[in-house]
Amino acid sequence: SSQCSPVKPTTPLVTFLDRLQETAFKTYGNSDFDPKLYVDLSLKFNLSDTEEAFKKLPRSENGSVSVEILEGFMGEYMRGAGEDLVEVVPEDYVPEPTGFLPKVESPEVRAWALEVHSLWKNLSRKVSNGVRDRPDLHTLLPLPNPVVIPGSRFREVYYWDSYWVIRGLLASKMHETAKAIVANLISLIDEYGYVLNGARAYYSNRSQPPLLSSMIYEIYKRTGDKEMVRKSLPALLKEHQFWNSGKHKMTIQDDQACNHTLSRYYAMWDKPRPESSTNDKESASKILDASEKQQFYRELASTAESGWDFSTRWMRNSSDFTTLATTSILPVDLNAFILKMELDIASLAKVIGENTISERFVEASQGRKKAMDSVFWNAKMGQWVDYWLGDNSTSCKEVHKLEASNQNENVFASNFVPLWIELFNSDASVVEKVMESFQSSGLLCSAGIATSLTNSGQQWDFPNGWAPIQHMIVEGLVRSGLKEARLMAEDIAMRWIRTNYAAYKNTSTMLEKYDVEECGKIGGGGEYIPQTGFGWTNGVVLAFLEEFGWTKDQKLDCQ
Ligand SMILES: OC[C@H]1O[C@H](O[C@H]2O[C@H](CO)[C@@H](O)[C@H](O)[C@H]2O)[C@H](O)[C@@H](O)[C@@H]1O
Repeated sequence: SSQCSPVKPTTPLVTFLDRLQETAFKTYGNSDFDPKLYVDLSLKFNLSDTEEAFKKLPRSENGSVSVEILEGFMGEYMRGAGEDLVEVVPEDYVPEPTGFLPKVESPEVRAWALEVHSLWKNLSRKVSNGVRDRPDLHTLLPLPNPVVIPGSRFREVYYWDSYWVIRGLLASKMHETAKAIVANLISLIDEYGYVLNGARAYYSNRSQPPLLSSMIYEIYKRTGDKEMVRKSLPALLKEHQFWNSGKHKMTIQDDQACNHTLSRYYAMWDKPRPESSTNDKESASKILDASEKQQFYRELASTAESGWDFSTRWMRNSSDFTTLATTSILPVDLNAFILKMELDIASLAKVIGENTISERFVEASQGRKKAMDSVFWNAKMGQWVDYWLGDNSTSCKEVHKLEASNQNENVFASNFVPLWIELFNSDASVVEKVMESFQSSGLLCSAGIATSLTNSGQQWDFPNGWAPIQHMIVEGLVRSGLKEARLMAEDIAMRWIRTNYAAYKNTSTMLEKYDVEECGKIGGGGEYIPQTGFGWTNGVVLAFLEEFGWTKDQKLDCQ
């Protein structure tokens, strides 16, 4: 039933741009083709007039049109991707903020950090008036405040990226820009009931790792802004409900008949992702059964909701992409994020005197902590691991029996994400055990933490390292307060900073991901070429330098 497998309808504009994308793919062919470009275009005229003209284009048998005719059509009817955003300099940006990175003593590192800081200017935009006047002509959503984008092909705001963007903005003392990002995300909750994957109409069928409460918590810590907390609380409650209801919610019953409520990723979509439609159709081409194909499309979109798109982490068979089964997995990091959301709501509600809400969320966090201990903790490995629901997880079955053998014992960086959460990092014996496990896991490489141990060619696998992963593990270690944990954290942060710096010196850019096998090497794999900019990478470098500083005689070059 539709209740069992919800689908959120898309807009007529997205459907049209999807068709344009397909025609362009047939016209230009595979090499250098980025499908996202076409769903980011906007219209110059009404959709019906544009569609009419598009239908009349002379086509060959396979549906392609000549390059000349397609380009003529695009020039006449379409505006370029990114033209609906206007570059702005954030009002709170200054070239050298007072009190910027006080622990950085090295002039070389300070100069580089200021260059990274200045990149906020390159990544700042506001939605053009055209989008507000005629939203029907744009897939870009009319967010009320200025935005900070990740960069390159990612021309719009992304949900979980924004957390690390904000961490960097806070190091850059740009508190107002950070608050504006939060207000934008809250406006999405007001409109849709959840924060979208990104601020585009085609992202409205899913969310992304839920870190809004973490953003608000960090901003509150620095600014003490209770008004912001007061305005945010209703949205946070709504978001908590989104992740704990419908298909996102799962119940696991343990041996003592105790029910544990946990969450999973589950997109409201069962067709190709519009931004990657041509790729998804190609990946699904070998699946002949219509309902299996539909399920595969849902798995693709649900994996995009996880932020880890794509990885062997979500595949039943690591060499067969069509075995993607994200909706059959209870992900350890998602539940760590929701546990953090519960802890954050409890403390933010208390700040503004909402004591009943606060107590309710303390209780919710205790329940989830217990669930995480029962379902995810693997004492033998000293890691928290994903839990697979078994083959019948796509049915509407409400309660699943806990089976220890359903834990996925493969090593992923996500197995260490719970360390980021206070209820875990405050337990010294757990931290010591997890540190030992991490040290021998094979994930820690010369230039940072790898995403997994499997080199599959997917971007969320070995040898790629991603800024958010480095940051959560490092910060978790620091927050434990243990001396050896801090030393380990500092060592990881230094490896990461050095590789970011070396790549910056070579390419003059900050990158979306790096290859952790070699200092200065950029990452690769996946469905698009490596992107530069780059919001969360810049944020993590600034946050690391804020935490650890850099002495005058510490070397910055690759060691
Ligand atoms: O276009 C393909 C996919 O791109 C996005 O995912 C990647 O970039 C995001 C922005 O930096 C990041 O949040 C995500 O973790 C990356 O894997 C997008 O989020 C996907 O939905 C999209 O299909």
